[in-house]
Amino acid sequence: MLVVGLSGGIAAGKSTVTRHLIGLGVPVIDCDRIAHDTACKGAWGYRRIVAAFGPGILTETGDIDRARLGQLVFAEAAARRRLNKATHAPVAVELLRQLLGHWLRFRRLVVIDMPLLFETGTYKLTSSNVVVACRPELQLQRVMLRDSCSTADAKARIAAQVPLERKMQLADVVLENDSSLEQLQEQVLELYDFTIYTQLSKTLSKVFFPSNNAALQALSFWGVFFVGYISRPAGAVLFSHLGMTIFGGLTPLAMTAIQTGTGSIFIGPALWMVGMALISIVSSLLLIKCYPLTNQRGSF
Ligand SMILES: CC(C)(COP(=O)(O)OP(=O)(O)OC[C@H]1O[C@@H](n2cnc3c(N)ncnc32)[C@H](O)[C@@H]1O)[C@@H](O)C(=O)NCCC(=O)NCCS
Ligand SMILES: Nc1ncnc2c1ncn2[C@@H]1O[C@H](COP(=O)(O)OP(=O)(O)OP(=O)(O)O)[C@@H](O)[C@H]1O
Repeated sequence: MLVVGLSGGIAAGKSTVTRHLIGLGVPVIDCDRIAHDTACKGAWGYRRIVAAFGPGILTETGDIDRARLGQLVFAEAAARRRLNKATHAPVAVELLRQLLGHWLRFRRLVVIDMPLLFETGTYKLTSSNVVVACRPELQLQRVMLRDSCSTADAKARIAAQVPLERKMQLADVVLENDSSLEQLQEQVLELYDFTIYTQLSKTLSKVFFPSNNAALQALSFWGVFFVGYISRPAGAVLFSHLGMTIFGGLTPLAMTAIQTGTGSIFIGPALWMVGMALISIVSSLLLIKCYPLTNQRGSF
């Protein structure tokens, strides 16, 4: 099972990425949710937090006063360490329980959305790690807006975690969330495509390129991927030029539909009819199919 850690700076956009992943059908374990659930009245985490901070941390109804606890722990490192000591074990146990559940259901891919992925060292245990990042001034703005807090409070919240720059250095993939929500979604989709393709590479290369020569098989498989990959930026250059200058928006859209449709229709029969020559045919068809796509999706 591929276990991918997802983290980033506070309010950089992890939950937004998580929503896109769930939309794609990817199982995601949400550690913020686990932290909240394990701190519900009577739960193990709740008892540990009350033992660490005393009954003064409770509301009139006996629940943990999260706003107050947040103020305490984001203002003072010692209080934060006390909270971490109280919460990390219950969060870790529930995380492991959920991971086991996915493993028993034969999941191939699970994402762990974990704000403290790097602080807790969990990133060393995952298969790979993705960090969602944005410019510092944007991050500050997003924290203030979302948590309705002052600049000083927002800065304290940001400073409570490993610096975003360091997280980016430790990550295998960085999703830049400096622009629109659509562009973030676009990056998530590409990463998902890439992950699925690489995960299935062994199976797909055997099915589509049967050969006794493993090197040739791998080369064919990645060659096709490469063609699909480079055709997008190439198509973006040509089609955005055509869209903005010669034809206007609609004609390139029609050309895109015709080209991608033609590519898709002929890939199927080509796979059945031709032997190893198939590689060049599939590559050419992919080129035709993907070439105009980026322009319409506005990426890369
Ligand atoms: C500090 C608490 C009370 C603040 O609650 P609040 O509802 O205001 O915020 P919320 O839980 O939605 O967290 C918002 C963000 O704060 C950051 N954050 C939370 N806890 C911590 C922490 N101990 N250290 C640094 N950053 C933290 C994360 O980026 C998180 O996504 C709460 O986050 C909490 O109980 N934290 C401890 C549990 C924990 O470690 N959570 C992270 C799961 S890995
Ligand atoms: N590209 C974007 N454009 C505009 N707003 C955005 C963008 N990405 C995220 N946001 C907003 O920024 C806020 C923080 O995003 P999100 O909740 O996804 O961050 P997070 O990393 O999960 O935060 P935390 O770890 O603190 O819970 C949200 O209000 C979200 O709607």
